[in-house]
Amino acid sequence: MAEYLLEVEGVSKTFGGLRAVREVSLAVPAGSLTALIGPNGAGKTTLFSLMSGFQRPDTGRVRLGGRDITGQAPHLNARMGMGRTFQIVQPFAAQTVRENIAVGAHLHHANRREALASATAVAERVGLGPQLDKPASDLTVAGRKRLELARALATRPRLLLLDEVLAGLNPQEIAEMLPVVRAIREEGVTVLMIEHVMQAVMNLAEHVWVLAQGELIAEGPPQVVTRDPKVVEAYLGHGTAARLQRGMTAQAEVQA
Ligand SMILES: Nc1ncnc2c1ncn2[C@@H]1O[C@H](COP(=O)(O)OP(=O)(O)OP(=O)(O)O)[C@@H](O)[C@H]1O
Repeated sequence: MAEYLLEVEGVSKTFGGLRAVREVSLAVPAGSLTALIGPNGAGKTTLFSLMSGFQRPDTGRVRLGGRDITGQAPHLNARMGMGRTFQIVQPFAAQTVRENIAVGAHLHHANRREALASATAVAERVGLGPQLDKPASDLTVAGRKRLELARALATRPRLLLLDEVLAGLNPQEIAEMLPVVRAIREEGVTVLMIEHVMQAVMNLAEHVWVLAQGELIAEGPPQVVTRDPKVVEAYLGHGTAARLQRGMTAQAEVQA
């Protein structure tokens, strides 16, 4: 297996006059749980779209498992093992949770019964077991986020791109979601997450890339990156940075 599951090299995207992503290069190690952070409009979701084939980069290359997939259609990337969730969750509201998840499972199961059985197993992994027969429209925001995760997991990804799966959740729901994300990685799926909930990033990610105005301005372990003056200036602000550092210290003391 390639040391890096996903490699992005000098990727750029311009919309009209706006340079949304500028010459970004990054490499995601196989088996890792990493994060992409940065202010609103920094280009994070656009970068996900360039990685997953929803948009084609103007320049640069994207490789998955060493193979060039630049501009390759999303369904082909899904077949090669790339799963993605979306910031705005749009389930098939009238269908049940099981049927919604089965849509993803159909990638590997032509047979409907098998797809539904596989959906049941995936639902258990994300804690949606008790909701399987409910219409998706009955789910809370937290339930919909889990459903979005399950639909992507059902495609059996090697690489999972998570776009703000914690957005809109309350602190307790976030705390309940962290072990779900951690378990996905422990099952061998490489996870790259876009996330604004910094406490979760500090908790989960082993490596972080920071985008601002389309450019990569820093990368490294979260406790290092959140001290970086460029990151504090462009994204965190001094108050949040200080709180995060205090949080890390408290956590280190608990673990010691
Ligand atoms: N299809 C598009 N056409 C024109 N402009 C776009 C398009 N997609 C994104 N943009 C612009 O590109 C910039 C980057 O947007 P993007 O959604 O990638 O940022 P982001 O970092 O994901 O932000 P957020 O954290 O708010 O989701 C923004 O200025 C956005 O308005």
